[in-house]
Amino acid sequence: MSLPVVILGAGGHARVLLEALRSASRQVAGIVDADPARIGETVMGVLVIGTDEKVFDFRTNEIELVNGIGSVASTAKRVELFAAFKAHGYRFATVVHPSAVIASDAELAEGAQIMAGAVIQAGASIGMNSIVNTRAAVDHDCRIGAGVHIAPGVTLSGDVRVDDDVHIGTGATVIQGVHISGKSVVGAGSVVLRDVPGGVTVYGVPAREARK
Ligand SMILES: CC(=O)SCCNC(=O)CCNC(=O)[C@H](O)C(C)(C)COP(=O)(O)OP(=O)(O)OC[C@H]1O[C@@H](n2cnc3c(N)ncnc32)[C@H](O)[C@@H]1OP(=O)(O)O
Repeated sequence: MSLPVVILGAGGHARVLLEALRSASRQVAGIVDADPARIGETVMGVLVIGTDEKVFDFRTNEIELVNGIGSVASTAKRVELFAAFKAHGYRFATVVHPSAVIASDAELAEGAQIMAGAVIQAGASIGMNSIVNTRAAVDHDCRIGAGVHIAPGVTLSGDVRVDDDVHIGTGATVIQGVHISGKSVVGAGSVVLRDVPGGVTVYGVPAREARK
């Protein structure tokens, strides 16, 4: 039997997760949010039970956590929150919407979130705390690091390597074999034809580094 989950954050990404968790018949014990003003609200029928500290009312073996913080570029906030609760011994649930198609030999690490309509092909691996968002496609043998956000509708061709803490914007396309290094951001709609160094923002067709 799966443990009940507590969702961190009460925003839009959390609502998408709630839908996925319900579709997968996962019990949700409550939502916590950094904003105390939200305590007592209900989100799709689930109560906001407290601020983040409320998690400590639960023992680490009683619940799993779900990272409900989204990202539109830097994934730093999600990454920090994940690390903070891991340091306290909590485990994060891996969330898979039942409409996602996942190859039998694909690997999903702790806290990976695979949203509705996503496709993960043979030999691909998704790292800890990474999101493969709505209708994104991760093709064969891609290796996705930890704390990565692959936004809705992204297409990663075969053998793409994405290092930790990268954001790949909505609808971007990456050709086969490209390596995107850590903490970089790929703009929405970009077409990435060459390797991307770490810590930069690229966008456009073809994608080029943004002027500083
Ligand atoms: C479910 C969800 O909602 S998940 C969230 C998904 N959202 C995303 O993936 C958003 C991804 N973010 C982007 O694409 C952003 O535009 C970024 C991060 C690439 C750049 O953001 P900023 O640094 O704020 O850039 P800013 O908006 O100031 O634009 C600077 C210039 O770059 C251009 N530009 C920005 N993004 C892009 C892009 N994706 N493609 C082409 N040009 C772009 C702008 O038009 C502007 O050009 P100008 O100076 O000639 O007017």
